Amino acid sequence: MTEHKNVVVAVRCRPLNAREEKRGVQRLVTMHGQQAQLIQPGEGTGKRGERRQRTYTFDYAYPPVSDSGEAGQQNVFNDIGQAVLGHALSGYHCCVFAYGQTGSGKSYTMMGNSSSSSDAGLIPRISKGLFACIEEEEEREEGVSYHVEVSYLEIYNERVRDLLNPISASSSINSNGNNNNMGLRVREHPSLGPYVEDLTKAAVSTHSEMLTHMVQGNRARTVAATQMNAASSRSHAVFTAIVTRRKQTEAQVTERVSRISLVDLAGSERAGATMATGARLREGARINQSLAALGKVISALADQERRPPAPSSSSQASSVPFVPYRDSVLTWLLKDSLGGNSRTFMIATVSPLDYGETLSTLRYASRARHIVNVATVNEDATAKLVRQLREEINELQRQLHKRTAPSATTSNNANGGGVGSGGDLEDQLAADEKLIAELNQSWEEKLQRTQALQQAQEQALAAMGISVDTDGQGQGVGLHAPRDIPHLVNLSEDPLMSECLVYNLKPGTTVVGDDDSADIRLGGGVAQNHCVFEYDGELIVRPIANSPVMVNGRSITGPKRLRSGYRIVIGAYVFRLNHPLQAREDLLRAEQFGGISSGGSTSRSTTPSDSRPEDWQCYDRAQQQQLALEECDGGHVVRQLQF
Ligand SMILES: Nc1ncnc2c1ncn2[C@@H]1O[C@H](COP(=O)(O)OP(=O)(O)OP(=O)(O)O)[C@@H](O)[C@H]1O
Repeated sequence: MTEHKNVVVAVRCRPLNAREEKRGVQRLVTMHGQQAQLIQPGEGTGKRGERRQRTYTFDYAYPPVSDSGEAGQQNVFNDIGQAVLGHALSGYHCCVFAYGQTGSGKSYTMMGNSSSSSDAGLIPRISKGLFACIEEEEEREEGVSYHVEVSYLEIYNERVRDLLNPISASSSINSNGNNNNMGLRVREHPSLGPYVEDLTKAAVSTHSEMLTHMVQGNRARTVAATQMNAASSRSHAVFTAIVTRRKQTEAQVTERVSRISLVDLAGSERAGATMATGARLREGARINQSLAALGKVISALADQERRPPAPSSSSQASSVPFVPYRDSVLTWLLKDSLGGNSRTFMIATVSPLDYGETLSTLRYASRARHIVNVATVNEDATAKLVRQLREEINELQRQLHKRTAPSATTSNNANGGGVGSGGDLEDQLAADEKLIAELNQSWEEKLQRTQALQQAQEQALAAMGISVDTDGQGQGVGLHAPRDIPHLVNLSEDPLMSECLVYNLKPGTTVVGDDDSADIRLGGGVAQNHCVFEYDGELIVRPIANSPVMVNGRSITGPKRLRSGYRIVIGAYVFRLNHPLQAREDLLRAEQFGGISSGGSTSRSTTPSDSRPEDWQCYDRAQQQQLALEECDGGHVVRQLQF
């Protein structure tokens, strides 16, 4: 079955944040039905003095839902997530990509707010819906069974990183914070299309397992970005679920394979606006290169659809505009999703304040609505592919054999034509053999490999000083801080990256540096041996060779005693110290002394002073409880994701 369908485009505006509300700024975007209206700020008035307004029509337009994130997220799932599930379970490839400037809500739409289950985004909701549908169909229909595999990759500076594989995702970052990894190779197969060679595909059997991989992938992304002192918004992230449905009857076995690709693109802002220089500028140029390539692909495809049909088949070929998929890794990998075999959805996220960026996003999105995809149900594609690969492998082996045979070598070199070089043939043969080996792997083998990879990832993170504790219940996933050991929690402006890494400070000494021998390895701006934490009842931090370290906003030059809640800046990294034992003692003391003043500042962001008990006077009793609970909760969870 084949269907011609336009890309479905939704636009979503984020609400004003608390800071913007306080400033009393004017919203420039309003939504009515399927329309988004953008008001030109300042003196942008028309002939009759009215404010200039531009209107764009989309398939869906989501206004900001400031008082209830849940309603907004549910609406997006009802319209887009449910459609994706329906198509994927019918055997169509699907793709959703979020496009918009940094901070406009792409990650919020795709992942959700990790600290709150009610704010879960499209990926967790699609995962939950997928396994609910699978369970229901397996129970209802005899002979039907499903297998789901997931992959998660990141495209950063035109290189592909495997977020489910510890070697390529994190441990290959060298001591200068540069990523040694040349990235995974993007190849193309005539039937398979563009694909990433050696990309990990993890076998998952439940919603919770699928989420674990999403969270682990996000963590790998954060580790890599933290090590390079970058922001996750500078890379494109592609989370893919491959859904295989088998139906076994007495007569035959049929198989349908569909792919659900969920793409969180890098921030789309123009380079000039960010005032970047040096490496950041080059990085920005690469991001712009891929987003510009995406823009060109969208424009070429949209033009193609708007063109009147060619009168004859001979002139048709010349009138088809060239689509520059190969201009970037991103467009090359999304080739199927843009104008190819996929049901595709674009969510354009906009900020209510930024006229220029919002205008450019709305224009981009309206162009995308003209793209027509030709989606086909992918029935028995695996069997066909295996047959094709076998034939290819036989042919390649035959050609290689001809090349290596003494008589043939001379004749091939002499005429030089027809066949690729020996190296090319071997390379192609190796790629085909990898593909066929993967296709022939049993489900049990895939499950075993997934387990081994997960363990390797945890070991790699542990080697970098990062806590990889899990709740052991298989219930929800998240980062868990140890109950008794003091630890550093990373803080970042980027909500996706903040408070999701935990570095333990063990009894004795913990050295922080950018050298492999350091207990905690950090990247940019950190010296080889930067500072040392000494924990022997008391916890102190000591800079090494005058390396810059700040505690609660003050530079230190010698040893400094630390207390729970202190902010510590090491090079370009900001951490909060959690010291569960100390926090518990403080809580007990607070309870013993009972009537602690509730006067004074109630701000949670008050910098703790050197003497914690006095500092505690700043908080009322409920806030003290809350603080202490966050630091040494019975479940000792720093942050937990439960969807
Ligand atoms: N629709 C929304 N409702 C409520 N809060 C939102 C919404 N959209 C975004 N936010 C909030 O706005 C902030 C920025 O959103 P988010 O991090 O998703 O932006 P982004 O476009 O992914 O940025 P980046 O390119 O840096 O990854 C977050 O704190 C998020 O929780």
